[in-house]
Amino acid sequence: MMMNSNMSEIANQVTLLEAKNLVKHYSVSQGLFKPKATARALDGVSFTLQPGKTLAVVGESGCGKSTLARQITMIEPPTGGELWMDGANIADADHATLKRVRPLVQMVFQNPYASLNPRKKVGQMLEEPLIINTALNSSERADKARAMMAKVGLRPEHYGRYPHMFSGGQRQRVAIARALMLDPKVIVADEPVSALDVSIQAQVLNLLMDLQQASGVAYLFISHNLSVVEHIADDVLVMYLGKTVEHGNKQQVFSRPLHPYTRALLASTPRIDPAQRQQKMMLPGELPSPLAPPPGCSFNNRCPHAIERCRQEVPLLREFDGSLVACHRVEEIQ
Ligand SMILES: Nc1ncnc2c1ncn2[C@@H]1O[C@H](COP(=O)(O)OP(=O)(O)OP(=O)(O)O)[C@@H](O)[C@H]1O
Repeated sequence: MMMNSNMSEIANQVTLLEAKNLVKHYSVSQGLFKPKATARALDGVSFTLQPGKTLAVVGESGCGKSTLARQITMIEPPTGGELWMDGANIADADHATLKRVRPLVQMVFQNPYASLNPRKKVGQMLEEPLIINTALNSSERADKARAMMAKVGLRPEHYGRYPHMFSGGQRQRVAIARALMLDPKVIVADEPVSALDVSIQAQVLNLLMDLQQASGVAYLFISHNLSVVEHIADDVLVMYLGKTVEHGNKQQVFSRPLHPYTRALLASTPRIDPAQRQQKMMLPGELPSPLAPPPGCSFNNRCPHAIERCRQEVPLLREFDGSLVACHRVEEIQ
């Protein structure tokens, strides 16, 4: 069947970015006379990002969220797997391809106090990506920077101000504006509101959602805060020790979490809606080291449902009830 150009454009847009079995291992020194160990920071993670959608990645500190962000933003190359964007596998791309694809993925960091250069005026910071990546002249760049300030709710006449003259929420707006200057297709937002006052968090989240609606940008939204994720996500990927343990749409994951780890995470998060509150179940123990993950299911030493099989056999990620879940006992524990 022939597709008209509009249809083929839509078909091409369905997936912006695809991670296939992405792996990042680090070689870690254990001392002078000991062999190096391997930290499996990211151990075979797969997902797709669609235009105008938000995939939230959640999990405890140390589960590999920032490592994943560094692969997606092409800050460092993965050890294995594929990362497809704009027709190229950027996990295995040459310099010219990386140069072309890198501007399509931008990042917003957690701390707007640390991520903005205190010696640069806001306008200057916003113009910087345009100098490197476009042929615009200085007055065109300044116009674009001022227009972007207005878009993110900052006053364009504050173009010449320094970061310290803005509040925390305004600084994060500057960081978001800078990330948007090159019209990226994907923004990786690593805990973008967790350094802000609670009263400001909702404003910045709503701004991100409005900008997404207007531009169709996709977000990979990294957070340990499930209330924030519930507000902004379309899909949720739960990570444990570098692996995906559950991946599904937000409604499903929040209303009927399948994996014991997802349940424990949700139960230890304060929920606003009393109907959604579950019996408090704190996560026992600590996340094991990625240098020595437990055999079998890596959650087995903290799981209330673990049996011998869980201590021996690694559970595969498989479809169950519309989500993907990696648990041997998922059928029995519902
Ligand atoms: N460059 C590195 N060398 C060795 N190990 C690393 C390196 N970067 C990360 N790791 C290890 O990989 C694991 C995952 O780290 P990562 O920072 O991705 O987790 P995280 O979920 O983002 O945690 P946080 O929320 O605290 O940033 C950790 O055990 C960490 O010590």
